[in-house]
Amino acid sequence: MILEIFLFFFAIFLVTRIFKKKGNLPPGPIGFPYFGTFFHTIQLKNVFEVKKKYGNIFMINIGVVNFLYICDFKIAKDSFTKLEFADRPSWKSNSFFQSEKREGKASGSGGSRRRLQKADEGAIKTPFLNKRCHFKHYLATCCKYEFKDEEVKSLMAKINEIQEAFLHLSIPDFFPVLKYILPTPLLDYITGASVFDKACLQYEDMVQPIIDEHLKTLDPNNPRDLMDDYLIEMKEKKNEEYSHFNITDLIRVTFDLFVAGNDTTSNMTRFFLTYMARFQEIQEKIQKEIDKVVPRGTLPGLQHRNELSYLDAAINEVQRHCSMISMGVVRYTTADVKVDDYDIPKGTAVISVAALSHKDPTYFKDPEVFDPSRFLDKNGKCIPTCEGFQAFGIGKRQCLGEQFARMELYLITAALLQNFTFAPPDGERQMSIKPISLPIGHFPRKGQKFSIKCRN
Ligand code: HEM
Repeated sequence: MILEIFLFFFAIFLVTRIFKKKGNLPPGPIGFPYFGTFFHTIQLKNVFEVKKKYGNIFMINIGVVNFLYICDFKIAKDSFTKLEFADRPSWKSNSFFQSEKREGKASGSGGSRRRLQKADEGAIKTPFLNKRCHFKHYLATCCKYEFKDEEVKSLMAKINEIQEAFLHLSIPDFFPVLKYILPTPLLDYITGASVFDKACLQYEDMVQPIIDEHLKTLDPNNPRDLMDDYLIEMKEKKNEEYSHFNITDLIRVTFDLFVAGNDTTSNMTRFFLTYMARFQEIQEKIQKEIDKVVPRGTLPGLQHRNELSYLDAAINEVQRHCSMISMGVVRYTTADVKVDDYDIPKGTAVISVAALSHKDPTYFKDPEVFDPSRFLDKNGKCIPTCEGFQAFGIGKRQCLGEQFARMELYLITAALLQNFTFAPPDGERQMSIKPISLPIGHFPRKGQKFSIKCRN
């Protein structure tokens, strides 16, 4: 009897869901009750299929969360430049990026974002750009470390531990019923929340002494790094009721810099080298450009950049072609909004599918062809961005480290190509540029081998 009652209500639920008038919501596939349409969108190739059926804007749900997918650059740009799209979801996986008074992932939209911007704009100078993660540590804390420094190694290991725990953390945000049917310790174990929380506390313990040291030696007239800059602002604003400057937030800003800025640049460098090994004639052209501009025995520097436009164009083209952050970083709507005449409710997770825009012939002629010259203007100068290009995101929450990342990529790749030539490993005729495709993005293949020849 109980089973029959359950089946009866379940049938009603199904029918109402299937025939429910959706108002003016975007179209989208009908999913399983409660579970939603997860499998339609977990892979980029599935998103492509759904787009073919429903068009450039469609909606799916995963558990209780609505996801809006935008597959056209112009629509995404129109939307993402509006304030209503400037939030990030407050899922568990984002919790370490957010302190109580901050608004969104990676950084809030207020003062701390402006301070980071200042750092990225070069207000903080450093002489050693060639060791990426160490540079970011320096940017944040002004400490100089040797490449194999144990403190840096353990800090990076902790960050990796936190990142690895991200994957399943948000399951209860999508399926909140699990919080009621499973005991908390079991749920925390399944989702990795206990490992995550512990690693976050350990990270805080590691950074706290560095902050204490900064507080002891702080000279408001002579800020040494981002941390000093932040502490000064925190002191200035301490009486403002709504100031979000506090030590917890500062710890999270340092975390932002490492997480958002470390793997991104290192993976992009690996992509770049893979493309060079595959497209050797393009590598040769870049090397010729470097040899013409940079005197022998000198490493390429920022003073040469204006003359190394083809290299900058090639970096852009690798970013476009590989679409590393293939589905962007999720935004969250802060109010009911319209997108292309559709009604989008407050609290919708929004994704702009960068990989589709990067291969859209409306914006890029012969999009499958790898051709750096599409980013050169008629005077041979690099065009940093164009319609359709969204490697660093769009609008209000566009990548805060973009200029910094571009500078890093330029300096690292210029130095490498000046001194080495990259080719497929011995015995392989052609380098594969096929990435590993995960729901969160494209990654260079693990353990990819190269043949590397030293240039005289
Ligand atoms: C090749 C390198 C990089 C790529 C492809 C990249 C890409 C992105 C993308 C797509 C976003 C989301 C933007 C949006 O929602 O519209 C983002 C956000 C962000 N990136 Fe990067 N990024 C890179 C390097 C860096 C570096 C080096 C830093 C810092 C030093 C950094 C800091 C950030 C921060 C703080 C955010 C969050 C901004 C916010 O939510 O307001 N990124 N990045």
